[in-house]
Amino acid sequence: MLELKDVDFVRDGKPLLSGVTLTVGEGERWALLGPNGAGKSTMLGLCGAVTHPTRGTVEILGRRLGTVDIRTLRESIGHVNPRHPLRSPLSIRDVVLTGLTGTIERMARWEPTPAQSARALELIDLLGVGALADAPWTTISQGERGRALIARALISDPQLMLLDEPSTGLDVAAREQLLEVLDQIHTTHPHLAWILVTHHLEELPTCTTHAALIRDGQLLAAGPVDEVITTDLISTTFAHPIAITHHAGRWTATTRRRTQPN
Ligand SMILES: Nc1ncnc2c1ncn2[C@@H]1O[C@H](COP(=O)(O)OP(=O)(O)OP(=O)(O)O)[C@@H](O)[C@H]1O
Repeated sequence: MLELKDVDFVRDGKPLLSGVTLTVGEGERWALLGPNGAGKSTMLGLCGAVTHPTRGTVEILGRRLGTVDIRTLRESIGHVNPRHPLRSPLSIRDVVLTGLTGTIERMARWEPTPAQSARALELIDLLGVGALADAPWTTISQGERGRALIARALISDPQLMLLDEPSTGLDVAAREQLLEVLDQIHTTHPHLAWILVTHHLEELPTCTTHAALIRDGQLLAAGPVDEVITTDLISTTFAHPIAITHHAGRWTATTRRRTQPN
């Protein structure tokens, strides 16, 4: 699905990513974790064919960045950005359909086929916002928007989905509903691979299979989730003594208290 090899990314003379190597296989659901400014969004930009590496190679769905039309490539990638820059009162149904045109607004003179309209409604239902299909974007809640954006990403049947902090601004119930939806998508779309960026371990769905830890533009660890989300590796990544617990498929992080000397 995705292969980054020895990737460096430099902006304004500043190395934002250094020597990043990562392979994401079909159906793998990755978490990308790291502190503020570590380079997570920069990495997602490369994975989504939004930017090009300064050095190294990025292959997305078997096609190498720099040698293919990136617009075509982007059509196979579902990008979920909770800061979706839509300002007009499009209905949820229309927002989902913009996933087919890769635009923020409805494209002038573009009409969905009956099958595309039906698929949009199916996905809106799957995401649990069926009752709001005709509600305007400007009045729906942050949680409802998040679910609409996942439906928007799924409508083009992507092989790869990128979720940039999808729980941002959600209350605990909305977050839990979103995580349930992601677990459900894992069963309805078993071949779909994704990378979910978050700062918070509590925001990882139980179906997460792999994790990558990034700090100062370098990957500190990447692999099966149980080998990577550990007390030691997470503490090193966030430069803080953190204890990890894993219960009923979910992770929590708390400060590890040092034992007091006698
Ligand atoms: N165009 C740019 N030019 C120079 N520096 C940049 C540019 N874009 C981002 N940066 C810097 O690159 C570093 C990584 O940014 P990035 O947004 O990828 O981090 P992040 O891990 O997503 O952070 P956060 O968790 O705070 O969202 C930051 O120090 C940021 O200030």
